[in-house]
Amino acid sequence: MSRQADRLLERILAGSAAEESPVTHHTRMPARHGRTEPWPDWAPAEVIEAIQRSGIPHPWAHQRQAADLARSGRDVVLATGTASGKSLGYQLPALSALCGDDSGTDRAGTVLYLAPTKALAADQLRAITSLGLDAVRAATFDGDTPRSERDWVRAHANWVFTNPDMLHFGVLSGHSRWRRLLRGLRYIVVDECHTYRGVFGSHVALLLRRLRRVAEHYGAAPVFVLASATMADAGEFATRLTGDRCEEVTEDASPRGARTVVLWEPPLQPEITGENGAPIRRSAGAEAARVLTDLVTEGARTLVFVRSRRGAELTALTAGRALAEVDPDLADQVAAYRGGLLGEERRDLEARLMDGRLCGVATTNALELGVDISGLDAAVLAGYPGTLASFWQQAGRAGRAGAESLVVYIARDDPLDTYLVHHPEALLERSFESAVLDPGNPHVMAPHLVCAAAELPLRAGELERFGESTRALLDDLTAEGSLRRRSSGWYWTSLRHPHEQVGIRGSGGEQITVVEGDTARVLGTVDPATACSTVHPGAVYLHQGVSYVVDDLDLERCLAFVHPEDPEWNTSARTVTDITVLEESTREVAGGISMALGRVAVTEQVVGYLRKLPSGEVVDQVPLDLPEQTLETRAVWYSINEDLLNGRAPGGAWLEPARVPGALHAAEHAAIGLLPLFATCDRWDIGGVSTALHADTGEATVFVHDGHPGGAGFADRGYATLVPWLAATREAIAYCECPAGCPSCVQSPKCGNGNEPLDKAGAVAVLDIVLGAVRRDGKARA
Ligand SMILES: Nc1ncnc2c1ncn2[C@@H]1O[C@H](COP(=O)(O)OP(=O)(O)OP(=O)(O)O)[C@@H](O)[C@H]1O
Repeated sequence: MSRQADRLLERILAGSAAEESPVTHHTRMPARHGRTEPWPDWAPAEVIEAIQRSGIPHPWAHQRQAADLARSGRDVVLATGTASGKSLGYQLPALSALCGDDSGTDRAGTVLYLAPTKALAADQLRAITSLGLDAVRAATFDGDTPRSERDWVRAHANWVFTNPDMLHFGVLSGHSRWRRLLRGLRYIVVDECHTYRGVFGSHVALLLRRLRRVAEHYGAAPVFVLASATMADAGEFATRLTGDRCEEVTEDASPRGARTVVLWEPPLQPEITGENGAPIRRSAGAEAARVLTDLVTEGARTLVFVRSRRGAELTALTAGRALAEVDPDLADQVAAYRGGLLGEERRDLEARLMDGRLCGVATTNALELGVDISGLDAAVLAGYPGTLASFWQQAGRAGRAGAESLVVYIARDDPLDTYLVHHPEALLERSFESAVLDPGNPHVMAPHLVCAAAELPLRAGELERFGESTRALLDDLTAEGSLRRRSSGWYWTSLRHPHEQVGIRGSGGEQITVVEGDTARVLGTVDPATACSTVHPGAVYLHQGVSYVVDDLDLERCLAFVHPEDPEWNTSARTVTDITVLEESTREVAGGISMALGRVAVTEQVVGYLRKLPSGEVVDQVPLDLPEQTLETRAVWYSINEDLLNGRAPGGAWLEPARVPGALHAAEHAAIGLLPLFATCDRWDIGGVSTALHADTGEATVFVHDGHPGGAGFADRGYATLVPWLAATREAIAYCECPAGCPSCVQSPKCGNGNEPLDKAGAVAVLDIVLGAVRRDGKARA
């Protein structure tokens, strides 16, 4: 074993007996050579020289292709791997526009850059400023920009770096003050656009339509240049996001070193039991700290991704302590890197890791964007980050051209992680999931139409831009008095801007504001739909990785009061849930199974909460008295004919009636855990209900619904991929070695019912009959 990755792997496995090896799979991905192109003729010499001085001798082929498309006036998305130089794809045309490329327009060109985080926008600004081009007057415009600077930015900047929130609140709401920037707009850069998915993505999609509309009003015809982590159907996604056809560039021509990828399942801990006596695995964080210790001892520069800031700190601390026992000097070689660090601290940490003064860094998943770190020896992922795009974004931090690197993915105790470490093909060979968003959701669209009308009266001829249901929504908004209809269009009638009332990160309805009681500092907002289960009194609330405990939830005033506290437990709400079918949009029947998609009303009441230690051990259950909440959303469901369930029909499950509720409940939990494999959602974005006899279907039914009013496209995606989704669900349950259900298969951390009843074997039987019937009789599906 001569390769570095093999040596590192040998080291991290040294502590485990061969028959107990946590490694479920390992594979080597070969190196790739880079492909360059000459600089384009249209780019001014000073731009090329400045970029060359920054250390880029030639563009990679994909950078040139994206830049050419943008320069020719076509909207384009560049979706290539981590550190593949996506920035140059938009920098080249944008800088050229600012430095007077011969584009035929007489206006002074301007550029607007949008990033999902302030930190990323600041990093990009720094990169542009460091090129030292005189014609470029770049500035950030975000919540931190002092009032005194804002006027300068509006009056002089020709490249503005901002974020969707600021675009909504600070630019579009008073666009006439931005006239100069808007009328010159040549390019709108949407960086890390794969993060705009789900409800937030739908908001951003509508925001971009509003931006294009206002820019056109001032006579500009901006070109959109989007950068994305690798994803399926990037062009289609970008088209949905921007509302206009986008070309895609997806072939990555940057060089890459070889990588060994290892899938790792932590062992069960015989001495600890969790909810209902279930076995529990060693936590992914503890395992990651151990792996980090070994890798640092070997001198391998390593980045560890964990779930929370507390987790990052704990991992660094645990590894630091273990290293101190080996060699006191090594203890200082590890650190935690987390959100909330000042820009300078972050850059210092990045620099120390890159030049080897630091050897190991533990970071939160949230920081994967805009981290200027690549070419490390190893990346350790404690838990699946939710999407393949994020997985490779994180894994891609390891690997220098010409060197071997190691990626270790450690499964958390959860069905999706369990499935993935036992089905390497789903991780390593599957094409990327397409990002889901639904700008047509009326709950999301209505407030944007109001804002759009306030920005400029809406004309009948331009409604198509916003989508099919625009006209009907405008009629509703007019009827309720939000807008006024005149012959020339729809008007906002108040003198005040509606923008402040519209949150672009929530799912409609007034957000619950989370306030630190002692200081009155606002920490963040929570969706009203989920407030009772996330910020009920006694709940542990994490904000940017810092822990708070909720003192009071005032639903009338939409406020939750918290104080900083880091108890040793976390909390999960107990709920009673009911679901009603409001409208069935599609239905298919196959051999005793009905599969449907439609609108539902989910009524939920939080009746208490459970306090649990990080090991999974339950401390106690506390009762609560909170009102019922109803959520109108979309759901996918399947129902099973009674004869098929109890075995009378051929291919039946032979389930005794007493086992049916537990079997359906277990199948529902695992299905929720696995949907994120097919739709870019988190298991917290969706919910489920199962019942042995549902009043609307008249049969045993399992529902999986979106967690946001009106839906975000996840249930629709579940319906479209029902067979592979349920097949993966079945596999995740069947592969888990526990005897009767555990967090790795059918237990859910957010079960409102205390994970009871659950029947693991029954769930496999239910899924077998569903899949069997659909494969036999559902020709279109099988
Ligand atoms: N053509 C090139 N030749 C050599 N180095 C390059 C080239 N293009 C970009 N780089 C370097 O590659 C690194 C990564 O570039 P960049 O940050 O633009 O990548 P990215 O794809 O945006 O990364 P991320 O995946 O983090 O979003 C930078 O240090 C940059 O200077």
